[in-house]
This record gives sequence, structure tokens and C-alpha cells, in this order.
Amino acid sequence: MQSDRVKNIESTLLSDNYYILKKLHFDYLMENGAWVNQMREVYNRGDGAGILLYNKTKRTVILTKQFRMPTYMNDNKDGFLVEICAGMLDKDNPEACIIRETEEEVGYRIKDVKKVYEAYSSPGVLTEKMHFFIGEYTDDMKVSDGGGLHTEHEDIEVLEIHFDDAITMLNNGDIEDTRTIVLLQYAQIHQVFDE
Ligand SMILES: Nc1nc2c(ncn2[C@@H]2O[C@H](COP(=O)(O)OP(=O)(O)O[C@H]3O[C@H](CO)[C@@H](O)[C@H](O)[C@@H]3O)[C@@H](O)[C@H]2O)c(=O)[nH]1
Ligand SMILES: [Mg+2]
Repeated sequence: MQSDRVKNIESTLLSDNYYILKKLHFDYLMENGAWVNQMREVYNRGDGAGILLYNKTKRTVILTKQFRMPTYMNDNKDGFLVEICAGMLDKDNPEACIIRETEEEVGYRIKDVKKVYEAYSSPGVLTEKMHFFIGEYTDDMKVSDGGGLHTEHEDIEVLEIHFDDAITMLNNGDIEDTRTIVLLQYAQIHQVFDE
């Protein structure tokens, strides 16, 4: 963290109930040379990792469906969202995290993953950086039903969908999670099924 454009950062803790929400006042040097005092609320819930799992032989992808309260509060009728498999890093490195989450959420024990992007999820408000992966799965990697951690009340439906159907869902507006849109488009652009 080093910038000649920012100084006098003052931080007030608004909540550490589950993750950390801070109010930050700081001086910012505008392009026109004027210093202005700004205030931003910044939510820190750590970083995350997500993966598009794909099977070249079957031309399928594995996605999840789960209830997301924030979307229920904002226009998502039943609150369920179709998403890539994803999780928060906790203390893991991104690769170890996504391998663990893949087994927990969708029940596949994978070994090889390929990192394709690293990007901020919602840079105006979240500190979160997201690590994007793709990885091949086969039926013999299936070790459980997945579904997430019952101890954390995760309740994740596992979907195996033909890639063409996933793209139809994407184009129809039925996929409303940015990370999922990013990785499905990655698979299209880089023709991962035809490599
Ligand atoms: N009690 C409680 N539990 C929470 C809260 N927030 C999260 N949790 C618990 O933390 C678990 C997080 O599960 P993960 O699979 O690690 O994370 P995720 O929610 O799928 O998050 C992924 O997607 C997010 C985007 O929606 C990403 O922001 C995140 O980085 C990650 O990729 C949830 O199942 C839930 O049990 C909260 O406010 N209260
Ligand atoms: Mg998750």
C-alpha cells in the first residue's frame, strides 16, 4: 500500500460482528491538483476463489444452486442463484482453497486446476479479490454428493449441465452471478472444450 495520492487515512470500526466493516476518512489528491477529504465504507470479508469445472468428453460443466440472502433482498424472486463452485480463502492459498471447496460443495476430488484471472469483486465497497480457476473433472473423481458443510448450514444443489445449455442460460439472463458469467465466457472465448 503506497500512493502519493492518498494520506491521513483514519479508520473507524463500524462492525466486526462476522466480518469487518470500516468507515475510512482520507485525503485524496484529485487529477486537478486539489486535495479533497473523502469517506468510504469498506467491507473486508477476505478473498475468494471460484472454479468452472468442465468435462470435455461429456461437454458438461458443474454449477451450483444455492439461496443467497443479499440477492433475495434485491430483486431475485426466490433468492436462489446459479453459480460456479466458490469459497472464501480462510487461511488457504487460492489453489488449495478451490480444491477443498470443490470436494465440499460438489463432491469431486480434483488435482489439477488452472488459474485464469485474479480480479476485485466489487471494488467500490469490498476489499475482496477473487481468484478464478478452471479445471477438468471426470466421473471417477466423484467421491461424495457434495452439498456444502452442514455444520455451516450450507445447502448446495449440484448441477451438471451441458455447456451449450449453460450458454443458453447465460444468454437468456438466467445466470446472474458475475463470477459465473466471467468463467462461462472464458470457456467460450478460449474454446476449452475444443482444445
Ligand atoms: N453466521 C454467519 N455465517 C456466515 C456469514 N457470512 C458467511 N457465513 C458462513 O460462511 C460460509 C461461506 O461459505 P464459502 O463457500 O466459503 O463462501 P461463499 O459464501 O460461497 O463465498 C464465495 O462466493 C462469494 C460471492 O457470493 C464470494 O464473495 C466469496 O469470496 C466466495 O467466492 C457460509 O456458508 C456461511 O456458513 C454471516 O454473516 N453469518
Ligand atoms: Mg461457496
